[in-house]
Amino acid sequence: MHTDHGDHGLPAPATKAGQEGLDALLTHPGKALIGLDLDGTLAPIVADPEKARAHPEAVPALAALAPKVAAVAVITGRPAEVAVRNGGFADVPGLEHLVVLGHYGAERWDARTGEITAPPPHPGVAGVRTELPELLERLGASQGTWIEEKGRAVAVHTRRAADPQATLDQLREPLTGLAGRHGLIVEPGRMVLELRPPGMDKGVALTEFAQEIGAGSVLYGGDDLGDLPAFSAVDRLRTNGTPGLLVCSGSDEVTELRERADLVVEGPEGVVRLLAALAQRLD
Ligand SMILES: O=P(O)(O)OC[C@H]1O[C@H](O[C@H]2O[C@H](CO)[C@@H](O)[C@H](O)[C@H]2O)[C@H](O)[C@@H](O)[C@@H]1O
Repeated sequence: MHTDHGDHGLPAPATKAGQEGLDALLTHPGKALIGLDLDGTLAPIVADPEKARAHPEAVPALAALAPKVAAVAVITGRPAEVAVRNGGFADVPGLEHLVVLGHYGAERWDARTGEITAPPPHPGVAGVRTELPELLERLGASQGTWIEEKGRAVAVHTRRAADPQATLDQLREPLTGLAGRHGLIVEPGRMVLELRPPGMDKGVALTEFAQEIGAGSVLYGGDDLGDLPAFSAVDRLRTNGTPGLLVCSGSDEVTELRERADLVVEGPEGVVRLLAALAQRLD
């Protein structure tokens, strides 16, 4: 939905609600919460998740913006420790109060302490971990399909398969069955099906953190299906009187967020440009 650029390179939201969210952020930045996804939003998508890194301008833009707003939270499906490493978020001047909510909010890393808090692991993950390789073999999953070990979850990636989408579609139902037998859920994403514990999502994580800091406005940016609960959380906050701005980091792989966003920017490059423009505007 949109991309006209106003002053300070700030794109204009395409919706009234989004414009109200942006106005609230600019008028009272000290009450604004900035929530951002990592992979596909702050970090460009690459074939090997271990090699994913934040866009080179992401940390500088965040470090310029964070001291001017109430809080910045990175809300990601990654384990918090991995997100902090891949993002390069530790020990950055300006990011002393950054919070990373990993595993869709189940884990929390605070830059202030450098510590991670997390609930006990879900017992079902061990069973899934054991059965998964044999199941993939039995299903004849295409070459290039591989399992990412995430500690509190396991993810099956198909990006490196000859036909990533067809392979994903083939695996969806059997993996949902396997997850269900062990009390887990399947979290679909960009060429990935993650088998993870239920009970937490990015919407819950964003809402709880907004309440914790008493946010007066919320900007949330994401690119993937796992970000939809956070979009819904912003919608609910808006209904209850807290202005919000929904930003989609656009890609060809996911269309759902594009349709619901107030502002669509072109991938992580567009996201960091937006963050830098906000920081500059708040100078
Ligand atoms: O919530 P996010 O920060 O967006 O994390 C979601 C998943 O991100 C990673 O996978 C995605 O990025 C990879 C690296 O660019 C890419 O290869 C893969 O196709 C994407 O789905 C991560 O590996 C997953 O564990 C996260 O759940």
